[in-house]
Amino acid sequence: MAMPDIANSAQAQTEGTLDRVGMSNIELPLMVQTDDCAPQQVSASAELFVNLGDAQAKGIHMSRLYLQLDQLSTESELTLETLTTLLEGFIESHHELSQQAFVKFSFDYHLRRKSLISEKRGWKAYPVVIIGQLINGEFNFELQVNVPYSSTCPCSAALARQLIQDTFAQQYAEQDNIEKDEILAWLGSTQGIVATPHSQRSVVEVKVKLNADNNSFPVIELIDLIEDTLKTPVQAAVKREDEQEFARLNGQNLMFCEDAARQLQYALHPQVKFDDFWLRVNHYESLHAHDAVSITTKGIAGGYQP
Ligand SMILES: Nc1nc2c(ncn2[C@@H]2O[C@H](COP(=O)(O)OP(=O)(O)OP(=O)(O)O)[C@@H](O)[C@H]2O)c(=O)[nH]1
Repeated sequence: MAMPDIANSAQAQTEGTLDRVGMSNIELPLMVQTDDCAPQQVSASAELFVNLGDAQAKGIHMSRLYLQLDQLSTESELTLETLTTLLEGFIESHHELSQQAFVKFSFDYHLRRKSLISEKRGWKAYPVVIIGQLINGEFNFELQVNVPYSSTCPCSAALARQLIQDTFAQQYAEQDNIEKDEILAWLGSTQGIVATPHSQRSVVEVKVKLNADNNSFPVIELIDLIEDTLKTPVQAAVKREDEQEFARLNGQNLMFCEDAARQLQYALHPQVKFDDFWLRVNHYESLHAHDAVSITTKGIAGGYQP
């Protein structure tokens, strides 16, 4: 006996078109190929949608979307090319119902990162989101990465320096001529750093719109650009020489959340591969129980700009 096929045969009780219909929270292993690197296996979460453009149709065909994703996961790898094919497949398999397709993959991308000085290496996991859309024949690809780093407060550094100066002045109030060796020893004592500026783990969330100049997802390229700009990315494998270099880099790159956002804005603007960008800098303050946040975009009309 033929099975009932509600999606095909039934009519909608209440008619109307819908912007997005599909599935969310699909957990799956995926080989992802980015930059010019070998594919890497990730544990991804996917969202798949098409629009329902037929006001009378009961529903879309969920299984057709799911099975095309499953084929990508088991027989292929995620690249710009296969994502393009997937989006085309969603429209083809819903040709009488849909003109728009949307796919979102979220996963952690693991990278081996080199220590600052010691040449050791360790893993870092970067949250990545890849979004593909096909809207009335036009493709749109977006890449998001979250990059953690350390930020040291410039105001706190200046206040700490003043306390160090005050302590030095009090210590040597009675002495006009101080020996260089004595100053050097004082600088190396706990009094020489009587106050320390606060610093905090911080995370920048960056979204970029990819244009046709990209022939792969520039995940590592974008992460490197962000880390090279901020100069204080969090470290994986750390020996003492690495920790000392990290302390130096923090001291030489003091930043408010505004400084971090402006530096990244400056670095992202000339990147011709990105038609638009949006970024949100989060400084998870150690001075406050709340966060310091700054947000900016490339400023494209009709783009990410609020
Ligand atoms: N459209 C829709 N389907 C749902 C929903 N929840 C579960 N499903 C199920 O998704 C299953 C797959 O739907 P289809 O893709 O139409 O399956 P099918 O008719 O076997 O596949 P085709 O022959 O390719 O149309 C059905 O059993 C639906 O009941 C929902 O909210 N909307």
